Amino acid sequence: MLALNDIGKTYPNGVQALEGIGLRVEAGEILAILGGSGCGKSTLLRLIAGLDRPAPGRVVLDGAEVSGPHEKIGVVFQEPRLFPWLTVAGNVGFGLGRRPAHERRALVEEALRRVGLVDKAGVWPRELSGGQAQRVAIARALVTRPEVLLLDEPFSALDALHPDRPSGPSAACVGTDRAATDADRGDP
Ligand SMILES: Nc1ncnc2c1ncn2[C@@H]1O[C@H](COP(=O)(O)OP(=O)(O)OP(=O)(O)O)[C@@H](O)[C@H]1O
Repeated sequence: MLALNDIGKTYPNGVQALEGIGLRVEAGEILAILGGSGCGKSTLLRLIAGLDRPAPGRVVLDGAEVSGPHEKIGVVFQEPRLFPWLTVAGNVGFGLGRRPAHERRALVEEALRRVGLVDKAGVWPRELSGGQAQRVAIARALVTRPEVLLLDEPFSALDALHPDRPSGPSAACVGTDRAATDADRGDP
């Protein structure tokens, strides 16, 4: 479903963030990418999301090259990055494109219900807590019912289930509903 072939990325300042990365993710698969700070996890997710272009290499989704932001790909970053000039509902509905108003409203409400924030639809991002803002960002990524969901440590602003959990390498995930294989767990 998703394929990366010999991906590389060198930033204009000369930092080579990625070299020779290849991976395949099948429908229903979850892939977790682990690695130390600065090893290139966020860079890789930005390339998969079409927010930046690899060189060399290609990101291919369902047989077509990803060359820009894509409705089939939802992304949640470490920071919520909400648009301050749009309400919560406006932020969640931003990526829905040209759809009838009633359809937009229903999709936005469903996405907000999934993150428990239907009652915040009309408020501004500045009125939200950090965790609420991050849940809005998650709703925004889910609202288009993407085929690929990219999560760049998006739960760091939410309450930890285990506050005494030891800190480990940071993680990023791709996919939908199946456990990663051992081969998927190597550092990028
Ligand atoms: N816009 C940029 N311009 C130049 N260099 C960058 C840019 N973004 C990232 N880098 C560099 O690319 C490398 C990979 O960064 P990246 O953010 O992908 O790492 P990461 O694995 O996500 O790190 P962390 O776990 O700390 O978030 C780092 O050396 C970083 O300094």
